[in-house]
Amino acid sequence: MKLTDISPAIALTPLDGRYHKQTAPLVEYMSEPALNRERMRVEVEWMILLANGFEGNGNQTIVPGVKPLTDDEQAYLRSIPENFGAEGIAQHAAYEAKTHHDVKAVEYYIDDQLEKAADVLGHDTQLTGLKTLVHFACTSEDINNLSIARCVKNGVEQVWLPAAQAIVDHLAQKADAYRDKAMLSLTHGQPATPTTLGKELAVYVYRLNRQLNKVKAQEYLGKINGATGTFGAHLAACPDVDWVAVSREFVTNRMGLTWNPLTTQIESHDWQAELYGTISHTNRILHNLCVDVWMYISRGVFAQVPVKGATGSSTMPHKVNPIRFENAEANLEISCSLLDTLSATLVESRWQRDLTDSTTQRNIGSALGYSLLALNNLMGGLNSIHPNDVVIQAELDSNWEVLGEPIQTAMRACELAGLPGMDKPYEKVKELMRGHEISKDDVERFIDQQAFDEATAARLKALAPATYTGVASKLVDFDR
Ligand SMILES: O=C(O)C[C@H](Nc1ncnc2c1ncn2[C@@H]1O[C@H](COP(=O)(O)O)[C@@H](O)[C@H]1O)C(=O)O
Repeated sequence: MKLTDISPAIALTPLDGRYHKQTAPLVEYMSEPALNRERMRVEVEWMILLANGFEGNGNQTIVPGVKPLTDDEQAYLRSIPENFGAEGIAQHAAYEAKTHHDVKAVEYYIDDQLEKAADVLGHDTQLTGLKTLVHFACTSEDINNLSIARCVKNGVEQVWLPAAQAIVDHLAQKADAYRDKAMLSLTHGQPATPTTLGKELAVYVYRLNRQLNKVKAQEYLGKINGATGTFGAHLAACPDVDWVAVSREFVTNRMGLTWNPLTTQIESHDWQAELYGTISHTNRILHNLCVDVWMYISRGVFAQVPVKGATGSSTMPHKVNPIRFENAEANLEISCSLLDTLSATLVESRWQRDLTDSTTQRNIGSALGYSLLALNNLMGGLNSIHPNDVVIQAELDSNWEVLGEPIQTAMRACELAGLPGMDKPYEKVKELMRGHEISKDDVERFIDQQAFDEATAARLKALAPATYTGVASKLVDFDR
């Protein structure tokens, strides 16, 4: 049997196949039908504005000859995108097969619905004769840029951001819970000044929050100004209208976007580069987290809760593999590469327009989808780990040499305060600590051999790797 003969169609990409359940929430905003539905919303809102005006023009009809639309007529127009389902998708596709122009196909689809308006609203409705108002003075990009901005805004705000925020909230909870849990640090992979597990997670919370705040404050720009951004056709048709004001009203108040007054045919997509840059940066921070946690698991600092009935390795029965983190790592990389390509390429267009952005923008959903998939897996992974106190304590107990730093620093302070016999602190401690295995007794003996005052000696002797964590636990409070 040929796989291509199977219905419903088998997906080529994992986002719509194996991982469909996890990425499905984005379909509502980022799929092709979602874009066409949004295009219809833009087209009908434009008709309503042109027919009924707005506060700024005294609610006067903008295009002479068109009567204000009744509430029922407006509701009918708004029902067109809301009723766009499987049948509508097929109808639109049939028009596109003829026109080879996706936005023109949307226009014809709306025309069809206007023809049916009399069945619902009676023969008095002017909608059946309003086909020429559909897409009035618009170029396709007027409709596309507004639709895409609204799709992306919704996809980010309704789906991606909540998933990313859930990770940050989860990490913040863990940071709080483990704020006092001392842990050996490794710099360059070598034992170093201890920290706390909570503080290390709080570093991620802080980093991620900075990026998410940027995403939350992101501007989504839109334009509606005609074929080359001059309102040429608008003025030729209706010379007495303040089209700049109409355009600003539409983008700002009807579309809920930031008005871009100055464009070529296309909205310049700079906001998209900014947004994808921030999401890509967020992905990279999450990637860093995945790798860190993976290595903590490998070291034994985090233990994983085995899933009942699940297989770790097909051949080594003892294993619980950190596969959620590995999956997240890989999908973050794919998401970054797509986002980086989008950011880099969308900001360029030849003269007043080329169409390279069109097919490129069809991949925004995939770029966010891979990130969403990663967030999902990361959450699964984070939910399945807990600190392994035995390993954490054993690491601290077997690395007393990390106390070399506080002892030599205290010696410097004593020397600066005028205490005799405190010279060459770094060298003396290095002599004792470097390359040797150091025990608690070695450290105590060394402290006794120095001319510390009583209070300093007692303070240093009270230190252990597990208590040499500075104010790490308090620093966790800075993560929010
Ligand atoms: O308002 C216009 O259409 C003006 C026209 N520019 C265009 N602006 C927006 N869309 C256009 C344009 N041209 C084509 N198309 C249609 O875009 C679709 C491209 O398909 P794909 O490459 O799959 O993304 C595909 O459906 C194309 O038919 C111009 O001449 O400046």
